[in-house]
Amino acid sequence: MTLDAHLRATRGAFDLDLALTVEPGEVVALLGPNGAGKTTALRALAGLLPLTGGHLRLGDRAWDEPPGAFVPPEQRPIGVVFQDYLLFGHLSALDNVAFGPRARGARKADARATARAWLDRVGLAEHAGSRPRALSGGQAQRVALARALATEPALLLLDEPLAALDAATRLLTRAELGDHLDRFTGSAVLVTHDPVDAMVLADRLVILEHGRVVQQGPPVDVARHPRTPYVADLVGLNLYRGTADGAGVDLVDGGRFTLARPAHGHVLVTFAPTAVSLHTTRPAHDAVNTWEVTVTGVEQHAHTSRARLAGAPPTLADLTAATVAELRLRPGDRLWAAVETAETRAYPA
Ligand SMILES: Nc1ncnc2c1ncn2[C@@H]1O[C@H](COP(=O)(O)OP(=O)(O)OP(=O)(O)O)[C@@H](O)[C@H]1O
Repeated sequence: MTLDAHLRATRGAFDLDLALTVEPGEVVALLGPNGAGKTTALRALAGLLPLTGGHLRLGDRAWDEPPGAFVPPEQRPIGVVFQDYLLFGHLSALDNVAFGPRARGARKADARATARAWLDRVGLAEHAGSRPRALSGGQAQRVALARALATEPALLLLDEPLAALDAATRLLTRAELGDHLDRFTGSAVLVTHDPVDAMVLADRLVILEHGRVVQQGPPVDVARHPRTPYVADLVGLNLYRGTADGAGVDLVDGGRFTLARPAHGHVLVTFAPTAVSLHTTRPAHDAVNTWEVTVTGVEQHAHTSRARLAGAPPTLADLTAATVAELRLRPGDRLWAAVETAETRAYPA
């Protein structure tokens, strides 16, 4: 059954206006900066926040359609995995998972049999009797997932499901969650701040800013063609707006780039921070864009240093430790930035 929603809701001065369709078997990730409205959208889907307008339907059943239909949360076939799992501390893993089917009217023995099967599917059969505090973070996450799936929900809501895990556990748990989502035949909505979770787990990304969709599409498309500074930052690219006149583009932020392929009109231009090289004198090559920059900051990342550079345009450059040492990079240094034209990509704005 398809989830078909136009979520209009308000919380104080905030106003959400989100059109969202999720096909059966599809996983949609909702991404956005703090305060963009992701939690508000999840609450509206779950029925914890009634809509002020629009509609929310699953198949031909209206869940929320003001001023008419409203199906209360407990009557919606929904499974939820919260960031902190919200397992019942006084119940065993088995009874935590059995809780869902029980709450939906299953007989105790049947609910426990279902729960046992789900614990088995998430690889926790031998922990059925454990209380949540005896479980690791990754195990607790799997119990929470089993609990959400045990009711065979039509809609699965995942709210930052991996955020509480350390990096190593997160990698493994993400892969397992991906397998379960692949097999899940309902609609799934995942809220996350983590671009990797979204790219790996979702079929489609929906990016919210200020309660509105600013971009959506398959992860690969979004990663290649970001449309806002937030999305560019999320996928790790430099992004500029400008006006192209065939061979080149005049940038809104100042400066002009030569393009590898001709473009016309309002365009967005991207390149990766790794494509930027820094030089003490102006490099004199064809097919290279060069401009003067001032170093405003240098941050150490795992294997690279990221330099923030003011200029026309401002840019981010990822540099090796050798380059940073060679240039003795310090805030205030004036240098030349260079990017091969073949590394820049222009697409309609
Ligand atoms: N109970 C409330 N009363 C008034 N305003 C609220 C309430 N809860 C949230 N808001 C406002 O609604 C907006 C959206 O919040 P929401 O929690 O949906 O964003 P989010 O995208 O989930 O953010 P985060 O990534 O920080 O969790 C914010 O501007 C917030 O200040």
